[in-house]
Amino acid sequence: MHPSSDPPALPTAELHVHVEGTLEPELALDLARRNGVRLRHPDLASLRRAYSFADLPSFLDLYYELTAVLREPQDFTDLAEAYLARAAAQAVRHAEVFVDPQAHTSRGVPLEVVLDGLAEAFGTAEERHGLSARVIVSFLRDRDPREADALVPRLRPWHGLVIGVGLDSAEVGFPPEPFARAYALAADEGLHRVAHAGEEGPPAYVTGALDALGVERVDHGIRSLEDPSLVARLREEQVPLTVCPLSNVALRAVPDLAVHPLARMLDAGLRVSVNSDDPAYFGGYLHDNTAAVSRALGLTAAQRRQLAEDGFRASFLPDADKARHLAAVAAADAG
Ligand code: HPA
Ligand SMILES: [Zn+2]
Repeated sequence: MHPSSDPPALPTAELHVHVEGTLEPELALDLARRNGVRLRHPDLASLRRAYSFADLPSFLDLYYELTAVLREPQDFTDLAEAYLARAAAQAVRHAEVFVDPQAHTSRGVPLEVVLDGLAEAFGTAEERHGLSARVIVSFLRDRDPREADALVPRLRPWHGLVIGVGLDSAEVGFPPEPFARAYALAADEGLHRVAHAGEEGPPAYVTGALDALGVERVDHGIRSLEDPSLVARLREEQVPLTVCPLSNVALRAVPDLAVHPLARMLDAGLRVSVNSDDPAYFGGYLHDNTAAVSRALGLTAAQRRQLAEDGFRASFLPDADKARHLAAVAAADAG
């Protein structure tokens, strides 16, 4: 898949991937057939033509439309299993995977179906794929924040699998502050907190996620660069940012990989990692992102190693596991 000049994949932690965004068109059509769901795009050729986006909302239209094929626990298991196999093949060794329960409960698929289905695949990922996998439940920011408040206590049976909460979906016009209560409830439950901010929305949404939601990581955060005082704060507090290069180009947040802000973020001393976001939609899994952005920006071997290391450091793994993974990065880098 890659030119032979591409550097080998270092072991990585994937901190920003949406399980629904790993739904490859072939699997979507298989599940549609299995579940008797009629799609607007009945065959692979016509479905593939729909994978062209003007912005985040136009992508989300297709992303939510295709969730209709996910109905039974086995569908979520198959989806997660396909992701684990692809991620493992790209040297992902730990994944903290977003799921959007409201995208399913709002169309009549119970929470149990979603989380039990994912648990089936993730529970044995380590043995079968050499990759640990946990879930971050994301609230949809374009829905009533009270739905998020109500969702938090319902996650209790899956604590252990579910390690945190996030915030995603259409960003512009949906600032983080109304979700302060849901995040406070999640903190009380011992859950980690992250949020998408500064993907299409302004730097103020990043500040809001830090101050009103108490997030430990920021997803995307690329527009932070527009506010020098925010950049200074992110550097001083070493707030991890999960950057998704192919996503940013596919959704036209960035015109071209050659001008992707990752290089400026590294130069500014920010703690960043590379991630795939919605790999089935944006043209690549984690190492595909790293290889493409490295080539486009001319990243050095030291920078690629730092990205891999900072991914593990920013993960919610216990310290002993982080140390084990960091040693594996060092060993792979040494060659
Ligand atoms: O890239 C994204 N941004 C916001 N919400 C999302 N939900 C799935 N992917 C995304
Ligand atoms: Zn995302």
